[in-house]
Amino acid sequence: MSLASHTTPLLSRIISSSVAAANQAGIIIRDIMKKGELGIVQKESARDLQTEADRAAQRCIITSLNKHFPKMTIIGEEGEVESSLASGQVFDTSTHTPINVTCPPTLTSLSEEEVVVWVDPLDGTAEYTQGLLDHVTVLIGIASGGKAIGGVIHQPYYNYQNPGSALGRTVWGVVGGEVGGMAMVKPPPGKLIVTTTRSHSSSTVNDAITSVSPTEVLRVGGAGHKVMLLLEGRAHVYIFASPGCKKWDTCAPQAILEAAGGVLTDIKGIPIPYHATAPHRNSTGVLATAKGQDHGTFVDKIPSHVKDNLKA
Ligand SMILES: Nc1ncnc2c1ncn2[C@@H]1O[C@H](COP(=O)(O)O)[C@@H](O)[C@H]1OP(=O)(O)O
Ligand SMILES: [Mg+2]
Ligand SMILES: [Mg+2]
Ligand SMILES: [Mg+2]
Repeated sequence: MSLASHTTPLLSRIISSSVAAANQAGIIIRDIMKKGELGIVQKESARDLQTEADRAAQRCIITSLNKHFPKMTIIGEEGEVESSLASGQVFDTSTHTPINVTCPPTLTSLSEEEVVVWVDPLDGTAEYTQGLLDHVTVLIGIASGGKAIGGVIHQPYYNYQNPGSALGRTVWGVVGGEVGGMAMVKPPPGKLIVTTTRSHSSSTVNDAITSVSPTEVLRVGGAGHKVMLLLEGRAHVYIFASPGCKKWDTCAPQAILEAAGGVLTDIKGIPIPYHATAPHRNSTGVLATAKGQDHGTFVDKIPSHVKDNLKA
């Protein structure tokens, strides 16, 4: 079925277009790194940076999705200014081979007006500027009725340390449907591997981790990257008991993780809302578990002082 065909459900067409746009954003991210002119500016704090790659990738994704789906609400991390192009050059996703995305029956009658898209053009900016390139992802999360329903995670540097292998990969998923672009693996039994932040740590972040008695802790960058570790079976649980993550960090990873049988909530086990007027900040943290883990058990183990410290 062609992407242009309007007999293809809207959600399937949005995912297919988002895969193409995320791949193009990945090319932009790699090109800017190759040229070495990162154009770093500080946002809210010294740990909150933006580069030319964040800005250019956002312009590519948002102008492109806007052209194809003009009635959707699209919210990007880098704000309104980076959502429009002066040059008039818009990336046309319909020139790319569409991917076939099966849409569950409950989501086939969505209209564009009901869809909210959360775009993180470059997740793991701190790590990108430090050369930890495999921590970087491009995240496009699709929400409706306040819930994450679909997502795309692109890893522009997947395989970059394996010369000769194809560089980059894109994973997508639909809640209640399927995951495409990777083979999922269950994390190893008899261990408890926790993944968490490497660049935004704090005493409450560490208290939360200690409370679940991990056998190993992987401190890596990016929300997208950490959820990929859950999908790849390299970690059992992702714990971030801090308010720094935003809706564009969690929407796409949550949708893909849930499509794969996992769970992502705030640190108290409460669902994260994704409607257009939801606050951008996930002020009550993030807790995500791979398929087969008991999410509630982890929620129960997080100490009350950590939960009380994170106010909505
Ligand atoms: N304090 C913070 N300020 C800004 N962004 C944050 C903060 N904490 C987390 N984030 C965002 O959440 C992602 C995951 O966090 P961490 O790597 O610390 O676990 C970061 O890569 C960053 O996204 P981004 O790189 O897109 O700005
Ligand atoms: Mg950022
Ligand atoms: Mg991010
Ligand atoms: Mg970002």
